Amino acid sequence: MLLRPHSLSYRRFLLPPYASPELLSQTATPSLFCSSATAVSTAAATAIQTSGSNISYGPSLRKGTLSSQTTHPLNPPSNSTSLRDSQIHPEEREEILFKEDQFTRAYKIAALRVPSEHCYALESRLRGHLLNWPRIRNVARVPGDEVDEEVQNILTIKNSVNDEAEILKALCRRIDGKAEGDGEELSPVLYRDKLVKEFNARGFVSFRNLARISRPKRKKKKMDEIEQKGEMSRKRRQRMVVEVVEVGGCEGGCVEEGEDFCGLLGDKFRGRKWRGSTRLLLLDERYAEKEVDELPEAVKAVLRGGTSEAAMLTLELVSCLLTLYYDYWPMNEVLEALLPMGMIIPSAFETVGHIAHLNLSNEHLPYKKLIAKVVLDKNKPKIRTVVNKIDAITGDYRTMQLEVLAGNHSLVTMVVENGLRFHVDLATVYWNSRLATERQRLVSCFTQDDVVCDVFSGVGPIAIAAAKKVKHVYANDLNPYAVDYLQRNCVLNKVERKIEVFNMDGRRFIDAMFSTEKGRSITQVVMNLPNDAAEYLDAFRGLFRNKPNDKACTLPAIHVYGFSKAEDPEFDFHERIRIALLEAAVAVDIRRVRLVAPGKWMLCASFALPKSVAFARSL
Ligand SMILES: C[S@@+](CC[C@H](N)C(=O)[O-])C[C@H]1O[C@@H](n2cnc3c(N)ncnc32)[C@H](O)[C@@H]1O
Repeated sequence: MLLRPHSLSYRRFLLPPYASPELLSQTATPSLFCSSATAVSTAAATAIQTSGSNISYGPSLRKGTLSSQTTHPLNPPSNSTSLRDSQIHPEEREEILFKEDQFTRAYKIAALRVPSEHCYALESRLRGHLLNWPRIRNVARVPGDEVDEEVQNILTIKNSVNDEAEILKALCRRIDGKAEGDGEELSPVLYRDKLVKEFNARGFVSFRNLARISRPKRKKKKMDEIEQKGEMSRKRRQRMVVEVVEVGGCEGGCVEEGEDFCGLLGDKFRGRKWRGSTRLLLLDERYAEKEVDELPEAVKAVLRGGTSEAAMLTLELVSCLLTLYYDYWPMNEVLEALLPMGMIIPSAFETVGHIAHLNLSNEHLPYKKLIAKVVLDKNKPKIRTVVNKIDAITGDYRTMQLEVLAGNHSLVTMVVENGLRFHVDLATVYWNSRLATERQRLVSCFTQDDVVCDVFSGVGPIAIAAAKKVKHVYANDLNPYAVDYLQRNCVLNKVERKIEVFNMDGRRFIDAMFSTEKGRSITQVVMNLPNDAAEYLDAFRGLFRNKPNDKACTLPAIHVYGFSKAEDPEFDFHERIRIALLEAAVAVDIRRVRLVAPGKWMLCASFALPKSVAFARSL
């Protein structure tokens, strides 16, 4: 797990809802976290300005404004109940995390409204003057910025007073359901039919009456509930929204009485001019709330020099509100805002299928659920469960003690490794995705004539990968659950005919394999149980003593894994191998696989089983 300290000073006041009483008593500032039960929204100010004078460039949780519904992490509402004061049951406190609304920020920015057909050309022309915030496109769309071509034709005939009357007439005919040209009124059914044919989905929505005709009637209350829920989930899912707040110096745009058709046709018909389809080019944050003459020459030049009549009509400077929601902020920024100052931010985790596997340190444990929720939220839908390792890998089966912190509680998942699929249950079997490259390297040494014996096979990542390449595989594991998954995985990867599966102790398995004729054919032995595999090597001593020691007899290559904390790990591991084999002269090729902990190496030793060991008379 990659860890890095964070530096935002405002976090000194933040505490998680379930912080220990000692921790709570050390702070004089109420927690930013409010339970759904205890949170009291501020009825007071509609917005809390939080921007500082020397705030860095780019989006930040320390900048922007909050809506009245939102509680800022820095400024919890004065009337909200502090968790320290409240009588919350410890179990309930565990469930209290944080409100996603706390991460909603609104920023005032300026934008150029430009004709949609010119927006990409203008975007590259204004490259150095655009917003350029991460994960935000410089070209934004707002509701009603698209116009049906046919409607546009009616509306952009000319811009004179007489033509305006024509435009109005044409529009009225359309809205009242009269056919073009003949002036005959259509029946409601024909009228609806006509509109459906003529308007695409976007245009269709603009005609509210038609939308009402099309929508089946529902009970109002139920509809409201659904709409509310829909709105909530939409808000939760959306990362950002751009709204135009001011056009030409007036909020919502200057529209003279009698000329506002937006009630009928939506925002696209506003004011005296018909704009046609438009897009917003979001300008650099420094240009927010600036007048046209305060803008740099490049932007002014664009505003002055529209490329066509339509462009001249459309180009304008508008004030916008850019709202960023919880979903916008990356995992590390959310955690930085939530965890106490100075705490290292857990910024990476291991994944096994749909499971994110954290390895939290002691200082993170009071915040484990909070961290897990953020990890889950920020990595959906790939990650559906977040677990934390609560103990070192122990026991014969090398399984991990895991605690589910967030998401669904299933630890059964499917992993894809080097193009192969493996079903794994992390609660009952061993799996380590970090060994994928090593397994691939090992299997790449095998040839199609090889017969492989995997003594500690687990759910089969080596055995199954080998089976795709070699002549035959014998795979064994002591753990009956692992053997069960191994068999399933053989079928899943269509190698069940090439693998024979065994469920016994490794030493017995080696003995059973080599005491029969099968042993003659085995060319490769894999022993991946780094904690003790070297000590199992004694099983090879004297294994061939009852067989003829002729030249035709080929002895297998052995690949054994081990850990070493020694200063010279290769020498240390070689020593262990020699002791187990009771043989001093063993030519071993040792390579370091990976550093599993500070100063602790995982190694792989490969060597041909010495004849002196295989045919030894003394055990
Ligand atoms: C480190 S895991 C390796 C599994 C597999 N090779 C892999 O890469 O995922 C070691 C495996 O050896 C099994 N094991 C432990 N002791 C054993 C024994 N005495 N005999 C056979 N298998 C054993 C465990 O159940 C575990 O699945």
